[in-house]
Amino acid sequence: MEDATKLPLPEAFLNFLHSNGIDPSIYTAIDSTPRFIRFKPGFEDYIEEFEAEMKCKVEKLEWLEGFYSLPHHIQIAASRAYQEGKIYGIDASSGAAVTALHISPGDHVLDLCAAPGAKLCMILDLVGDSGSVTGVDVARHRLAACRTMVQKYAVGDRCRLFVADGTTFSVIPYQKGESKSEENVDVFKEWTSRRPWKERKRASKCVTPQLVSRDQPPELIYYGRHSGVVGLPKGELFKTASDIEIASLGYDKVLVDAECTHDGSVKHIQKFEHWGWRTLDRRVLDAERTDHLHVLQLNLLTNGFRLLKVGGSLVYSTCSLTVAQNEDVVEQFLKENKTAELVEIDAARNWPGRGGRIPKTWRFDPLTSQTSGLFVARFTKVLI
Ligand SMILES: C[S@@+](CC[C@H](N)C(=O)[O-])C[C@H]1O[C@@H](n2cnc3c(N)ncnc32)[C@H](O)[C@@H]1O
Repeated sequence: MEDATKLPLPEAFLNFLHSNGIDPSIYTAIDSTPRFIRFKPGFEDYIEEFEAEMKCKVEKLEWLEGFYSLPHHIQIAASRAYQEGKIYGIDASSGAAVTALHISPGDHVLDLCAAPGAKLCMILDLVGDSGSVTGVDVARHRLAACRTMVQKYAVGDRCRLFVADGTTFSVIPYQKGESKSEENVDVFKEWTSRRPWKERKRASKCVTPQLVSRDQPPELIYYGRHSGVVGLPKGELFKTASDIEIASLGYDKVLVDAECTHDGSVKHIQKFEHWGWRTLDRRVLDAERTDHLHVLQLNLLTNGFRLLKVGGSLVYSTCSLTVAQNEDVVEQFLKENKTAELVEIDAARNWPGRGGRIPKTWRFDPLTSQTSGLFVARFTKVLI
């Protein structure tokens, strides 16, 4: 381990790393960790143009389809391909977590912690011209940014976005053929970017970012033309189902990319140099928050799993490197959910990184994988 005192990190954070057995030297690896981009399918011909414009060489990742690495100092926002929505910046570890879902065209996918939305955009690309994607986030302002992203990349045709608490969210995927509406029934019309009066009024009053509470009903803030919402009677959107019905009517794939301390995201931690290390104390290290986080992570995973159909796949990921937010959550979840089975991530055979403390789980980190830090576990639901 590198001498921690040589690193520009505050003592409280070093103590946090130490008590969680995390090597502080990952935070000095930032200069050698590349940046990653994903070309939207069909736009890979623009690579040469991108290289010429940014005066850099991009390298295709052999272990992750559609992904390229480039030197860390390149600011992709300045490129035409980015401005025209042909590429997005997404870490390769995040792309791997999405790949672990094994999405097939036609799947109904739930992304329970969706904002700001890089993984959601990739999921939308993968479902193709059938199926649907439902994105949920508790933070209205963050999900609004996600809506902007979905529109920028023109991938939202099959997407629904709900501001809701993921620990209680219960809306099932739309079922084909259910939207037969009777005359005089109020149905959803095509989505328009003109925000409803109620939303504008709320936004004008809102000074601090808004989070919804567990008991608030979900609020639909975006839906695409083929998301199953257009033409649906308004009362039917929030239809829920019993656990028995969910076995067949639930989602095919669920991603729970849970809220965490973000300590594995070196770029995120480095931002505190500008924001002030005291903010890091409040946002990351506060012990009470960390305790609360474990409960939140377990509840998100449990509810995401409840909404999964039998035989479906759920991926749990966090960008924390602590065992408490990853393996401990997985162990507790498996103890409490007899229909949950941890399964091997086949693609991980080719991934850089290493297995987690529990067999079949995977860990990315800047030192061993040359990516941002991410923990990934995959489950399926079985009949017992
Ligand atoms: C790690 S970020 C997700 C990143 C996202 N998947 C992506 O790829 O861009 C975690 C998200 O969880 C959201 N979140 C926190 N508590 C939540 C809850 N109870 N229900 C739903 N979302 C929640 C946060 O607002 C945050 O946007």
